[in-house]
Amino acid sequence: MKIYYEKDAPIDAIKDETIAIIGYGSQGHAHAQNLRDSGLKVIVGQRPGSPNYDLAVKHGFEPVSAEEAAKAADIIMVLVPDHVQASVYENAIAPHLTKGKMLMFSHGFNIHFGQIQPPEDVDVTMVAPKGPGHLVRYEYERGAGVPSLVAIERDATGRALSRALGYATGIGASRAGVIETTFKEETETDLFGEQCVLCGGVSELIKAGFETLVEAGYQPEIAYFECCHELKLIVDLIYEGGLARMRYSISDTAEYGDYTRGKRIITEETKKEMKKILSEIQTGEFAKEWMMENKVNRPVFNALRRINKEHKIEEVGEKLRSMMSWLKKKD
Ligand SMILES: NC(=O)C1=CN([C@@H]2O[C@H](COP(=O)(O)OP(=O)(O)OC[C@H]3O[C@@H](n4cnc5c(N)ncnc54)[C@H](OP(=O)(O)O)[C@@H]3O)[C@@H](O)[C@H]2O)C=CC1
Ligand SMILES: CC(=O)[C@](C)(O)C(=O)O
Repeated sequence: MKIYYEKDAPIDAIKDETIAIIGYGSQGHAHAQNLRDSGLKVIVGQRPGSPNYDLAVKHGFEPVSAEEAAKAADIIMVLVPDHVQASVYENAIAPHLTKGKMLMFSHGFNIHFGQIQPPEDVDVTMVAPKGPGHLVRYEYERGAGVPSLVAIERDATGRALSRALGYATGIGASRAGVIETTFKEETETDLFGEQCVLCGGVSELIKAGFETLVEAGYQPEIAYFECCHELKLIVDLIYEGGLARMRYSISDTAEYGDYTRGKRIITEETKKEMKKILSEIQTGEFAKEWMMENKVNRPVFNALRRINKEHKIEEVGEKLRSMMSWLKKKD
């Protein structure tokens, strides 16, 4: 495994290049500002009429259309949502993806599943922060960075890696470290992680714990504190020093319960289901389901988003959030 740091990733590799950030959202607003603060020339491609357009203007950019940005840039970073990248690419980027340019992504979905097929004479790379976009900006501003991944799908110029690493330094990622991977590995592991562990797995675990305590007659607020609020404190310990650090810091009582009851929650059945979900990712089944869901305007997504927003845990959490300012997300 190769990890690159700032010394391995000189920003000079792209100092004379113009970078188009297509989409000023969670990742886009961070990349654009960080790259500009790193002294690089940035053009924002953001459609008008949305809060993200207004935010880009507020941040001192003069947003243009995705097509204008792609035409003017040497490096084009695609930071619109995964399910619209193919249409934005075909309509606005492909016509201006001339020889020697570099097409970049922060998630490999559309390249890996063949939704976007760039010409042979351009570099195709990825710099994928392993964290939310707002953290990418926050960490950069405090002089740090979010650990990221770099992948080279196509090296048409012979400079793809140095260009991608220069970009990684531009967003602050190489301060923390950039691990080399492939589009396949990043795509499949990222989808697995967000479905089985980080988002999907954790959300269902939190809800199940909360519901169990509330249905047993305990106060919802106490259930929330135990199953959601305190999770951050435990994860912070794991982030600092792994499971060992967390287990060192918690009580022996908690540690004993961890070892003896945890495996009754995450059972062999759970792991069998994880393998099934991974298989659905690897075979493209999930990708097809997600792309089809968007083609019919997301009926399942919209219904589940609404059902989850109406879950009791959201009401309780909102009530408690006002008690703890530090829980507030960094805007
Ligand atoms: N969110 C994250 O933390 C992470 C995201 N990524 C990857 O980064 C990429 C961008 O994701 P993310 O930053 O979350 O995206 P967001 O949803 O936060 O932002 C998307 C941006 O694209 C614009 N947009 C949406 N639809 C269209 C369209 N049809 N045509 C033109 N512009 C459009 C939006 O503009 P408008 O305001 O007008 O809708 C918005 O500015 C994805 O590949 C994602 O997988 C990778 C790591 C982490
Ligand atoms: C933050 C991140 O990398 C995620 C959860 O995979 C995503 O938002 O795509």
